[in-house]
Amino acid sequence: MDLSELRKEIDDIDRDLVQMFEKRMALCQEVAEYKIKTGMQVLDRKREVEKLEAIQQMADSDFNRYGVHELFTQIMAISRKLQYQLLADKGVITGLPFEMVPNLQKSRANVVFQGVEGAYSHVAALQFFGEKAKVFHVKTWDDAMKAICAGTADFAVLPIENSSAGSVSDVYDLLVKYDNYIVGETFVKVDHVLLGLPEAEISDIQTVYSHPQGLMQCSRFLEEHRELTKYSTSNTALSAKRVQEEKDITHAAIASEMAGSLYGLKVLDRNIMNSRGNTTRFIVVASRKMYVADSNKLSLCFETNHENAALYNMLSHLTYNGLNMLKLESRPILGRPWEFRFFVDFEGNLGDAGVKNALRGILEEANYFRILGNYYTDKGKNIDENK
Ligand SMILES: O=C(O)C(=O)C[C@]1(C(=O)O)C=C[C@@H](O)C=C1
Repeated sequence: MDLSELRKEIDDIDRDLVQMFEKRMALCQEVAEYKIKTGMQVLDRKREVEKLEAIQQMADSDFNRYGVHELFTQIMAISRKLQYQLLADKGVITGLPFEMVPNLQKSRANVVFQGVEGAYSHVAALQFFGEKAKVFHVKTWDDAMKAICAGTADFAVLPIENSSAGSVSDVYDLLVKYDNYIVGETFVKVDHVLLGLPEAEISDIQTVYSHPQGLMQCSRFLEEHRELTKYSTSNTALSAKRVQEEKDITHAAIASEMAGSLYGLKVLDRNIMNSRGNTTRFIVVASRKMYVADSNKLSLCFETNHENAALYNMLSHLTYNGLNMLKLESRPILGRPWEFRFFVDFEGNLGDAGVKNALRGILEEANYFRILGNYYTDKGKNIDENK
């Protein structure tokens, strides 16, 4: 037999396979209609396990047993996706009661941030809500979350990610702890300087205060000045305040120039950061499940079984619906060592058909699932990376 004859036979088989696949999908569609009527779940793990075992029995070698297992795992996953599409089309999308609002009431908003005046969170709050916004500060990120739960603030502005130091893991955990939602985001350029008392010179400095992220973002500078003792504080601006209060010429802070001028400090050194385009992404959080009409980014959180391909299967709902994933983060689950909760950001709006399909699938197949928010992002277009 020559190659073209072999290929012709393969083509014939593939045609049959496609026809059989379409027949199978048509039956799955009927199954979906039955499930919608009876309120049954799409995913039936027991049926899938039994099917895979039965299919494997039919194959005649280990290689083919493995192959058909893979093939039918995918076929059933596609079948489930078709069924979720039907469910979403029929409006059977429970658990997603997000209210669409024309815009956020920014001008009358009461906004909370963590730290003290001059903190980057303060800058972020003014940038998002405008210079005239009513802002106040609390001691911890947890306090900021509590303030919106209690209604003393309408919005909280919290850092979630820095372009060089990475995710702010505590804030991810707080998004799970509290029933609050992301309604916006804003990017702030981080420009740390070394600040000391007006009479201090850089040669006087022995101790440097900053937030752990500030110390990390200036790690190369600190490595070159190993004689300096580093102390972590809960906020960069707080470290500037501390230098002002302690009145010790040997103390310095790594913070913004704005914090320096607020607390009467002198800039002892600039360009101390590892990377010039250092940016922090801040999220705006509210207690209401709402999203603005032009939202283009979603954040989810889910837990899966701790088993082979579990994460791959969850993410396949995004791929299959053509949704562009922007970020994947994981955090340990307390009490279950080495198991993780996943956080996913992707492009889309809750009104999009593809988003509804993907959410329906993840909602059914994850052990725990929450939409953390649907909001508008300009992807940090205001930031000039070269400055
Ligand atoms: O039998 C069902 O309940 C179906 O929905 C069909 C099917 C399949 O494709 O075989 C799909 C999803 C279920 O998890 C189990 C099986």
